[in-house]
Amino acid sequence: MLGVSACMITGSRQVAATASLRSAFARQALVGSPGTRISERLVRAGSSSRIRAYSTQTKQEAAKPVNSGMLSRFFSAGPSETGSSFRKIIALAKPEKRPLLTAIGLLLVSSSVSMSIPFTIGKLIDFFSTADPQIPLGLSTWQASGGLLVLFTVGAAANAGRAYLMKMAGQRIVARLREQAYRSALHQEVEFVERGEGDVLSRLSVDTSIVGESVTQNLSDGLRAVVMSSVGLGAMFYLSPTLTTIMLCVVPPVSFGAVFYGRYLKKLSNRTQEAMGEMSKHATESLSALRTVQAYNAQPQEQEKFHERVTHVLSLAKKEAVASGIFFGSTGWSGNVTILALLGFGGSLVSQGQITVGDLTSLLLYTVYVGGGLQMLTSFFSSIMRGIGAGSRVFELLGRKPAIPMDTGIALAPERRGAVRFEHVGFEYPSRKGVEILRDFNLEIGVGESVAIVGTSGSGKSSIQSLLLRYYDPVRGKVIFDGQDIREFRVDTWRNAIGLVPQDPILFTGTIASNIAFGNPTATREKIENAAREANCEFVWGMPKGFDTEISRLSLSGGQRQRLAIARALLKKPAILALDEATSSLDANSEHRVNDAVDKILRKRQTTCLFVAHRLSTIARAERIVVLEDGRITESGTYRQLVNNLDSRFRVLMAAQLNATNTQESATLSDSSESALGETETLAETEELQEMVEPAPPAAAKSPAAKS
Ligand SMILES: Nc1ncnc2c1ncn2[C@@H]1O[C@H](COP(=O)(O)OP(=O)(O)OP(=O)(O)O)[C@@H](O)[C@H]1O
Repeated sequence: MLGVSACMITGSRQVAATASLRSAFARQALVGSPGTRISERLVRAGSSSRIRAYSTQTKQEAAKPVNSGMLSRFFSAGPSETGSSFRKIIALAKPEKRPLLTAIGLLLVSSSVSMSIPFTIGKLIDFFSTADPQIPLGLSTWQASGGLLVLFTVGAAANAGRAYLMKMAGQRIVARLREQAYRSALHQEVEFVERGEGDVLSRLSVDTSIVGESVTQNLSDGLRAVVMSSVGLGAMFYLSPTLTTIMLCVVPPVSFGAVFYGRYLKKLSNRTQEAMGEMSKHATESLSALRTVQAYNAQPQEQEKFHERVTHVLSLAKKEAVASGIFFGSTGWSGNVTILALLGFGGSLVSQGQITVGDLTSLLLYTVYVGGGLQMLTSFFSSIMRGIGAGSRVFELLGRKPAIPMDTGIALAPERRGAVRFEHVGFEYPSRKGVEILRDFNLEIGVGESVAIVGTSGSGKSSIQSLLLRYYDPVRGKVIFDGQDIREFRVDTWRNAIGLVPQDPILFTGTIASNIAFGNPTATREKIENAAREANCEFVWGMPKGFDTEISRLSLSGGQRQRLAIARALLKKPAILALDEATSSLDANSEHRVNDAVDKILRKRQTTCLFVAHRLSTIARAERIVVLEDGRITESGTYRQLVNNLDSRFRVLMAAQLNATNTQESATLSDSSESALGETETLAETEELQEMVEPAPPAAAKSPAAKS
């Protein structure tokens, strides 16, 4: 019983300690500064765009919490898949055949040495308890001791070699597995990773470690256990078949217990991993939105939610601790009782002269070895089960076919140009089936033409860009490029044709140059600088380290980030430029520099441009404006045409924006000391908007496009 409670206490304490550490970590992180490295790293881990997108009110309803049902929909693993997980785990060890076989050889050597110890001790006892001791082979005591020392040293060296080879093979397997899992995650459709992200991360880190451990460390322990138990049993039969048979009576019940325990553990392990996934997903979400959490003093709330998840993990771990406590306690107890029985019965055999004291001692020692071996076998079995549980989660990710496969279709030539056409497109998000975002959406953009999509927030503007980039495929209709459905192209070659400037450009750890050359690692410095020049990134030249400045050392404004993103897009020499304008207002100078960069693209390049536009100054730059309402285009025309049509929806939209701008501007102008240029430009834009809203004769209207 002592064993049971000790094990349970140790297990629960460890679990509780881990849980409280986790909570403390989360608490610490939530009260820390929003600029801490943790949040940065988490944001860079790719979570930011989704989380930020959903933090706006209109998208809140879309961000339904990911529950296990949703995850199991993604991972539709059947029992047969889980069953084959064991074979896959073994297959993982195949490339490590050589080191593993060597390790097994070394294991046999070290085990043979250690298994000879009980026998030697027995013989020594008999030797010293005889009146005229004779060492076999006529060796002196020193020679015999020296021989044994050499033997033990060889055994120890073999053990060291085995431990090293097994550990390294395990680490290489984990490394391979992680790379494969990461590769698979990178190639999945964005929806899958974005909505199940925490879970993917835990599969990548925790599950892969468990699998690696189970194929090597445990495999090694398991093999050692097999050698210990079988050699020990053989030696015992040799010494006394009767006593050995008594000892064997406890094996069947212990083995049954081990099987049940292993199965229970496997189930539990799956549930624990799911719970850990939920936990890390929650932490990722709140830590990457730390600014919002702190602004609303929502730390206690977030802490409470995290506490619930940690408690769930804790309760599952407690179940595991109870099961292992009962199991290991009872096996320990039965082992001790067996030794007691052997001692009693064996003692009577010694007194009858049927076996020597030395043989009984060897037998008892072998019993301890065999008992230890069997216990090791049990933990080997349970960790293999845990490995299978974790393995099935990793293999599900590895084997998952992305909804938008990367490697099928024809390669699109980089120099190919053509019109882009959305033809009767209907679209709904996979997570919100039945909610139509686009319905019978039709739009054609000619080669080199620029089109700005305007519409209220949540009308589906960004979704159009998502379809263009094939983050999703339409539910109905098609998107056509140069007369061909874009689904016919290999996704990577198609995406190569598009330069994306997202709403909130993400910059990755590295230098400014590496960020501009993102996805284009072989680009020369000259090309990078040219792209930066075209995108008006003059601020880079002003930095002491220029293009070699580390992004982490900078605090870039929204406009500077967007210009870097434009440079990144231009470096690709794209056929299509998809620019999703920042919704947050840029200062007037930044806005001017961004628009100037856009102008250059429009003037110089034969690039088709699709803007998701919010600011009038950008909208007016486009050759054509389309108004998106109720999932389809309700108006289309040049800026002039739409402005001059007094009943146009465009005017209504812009008037609404004017109201918003006026409120914002009055706050900005009274609060801050803008630059002279900033004030002039902002006021000019406001005047222009006012002009539009107040009906004005066409001749009086002045075009900002003409201005630039
Ligand atoms: N990944 C997603 N899953 C489910 N629904 C989504 C997803 N992304 C966007 N939506 C929903 O689709 C609708 C259209 O969103 P979209 O981002 O395309 O609008 P938008 O016009 O670009 O908005 P904004 O101007 O605010 O950026 C919204 O109701 C939004 O909540």
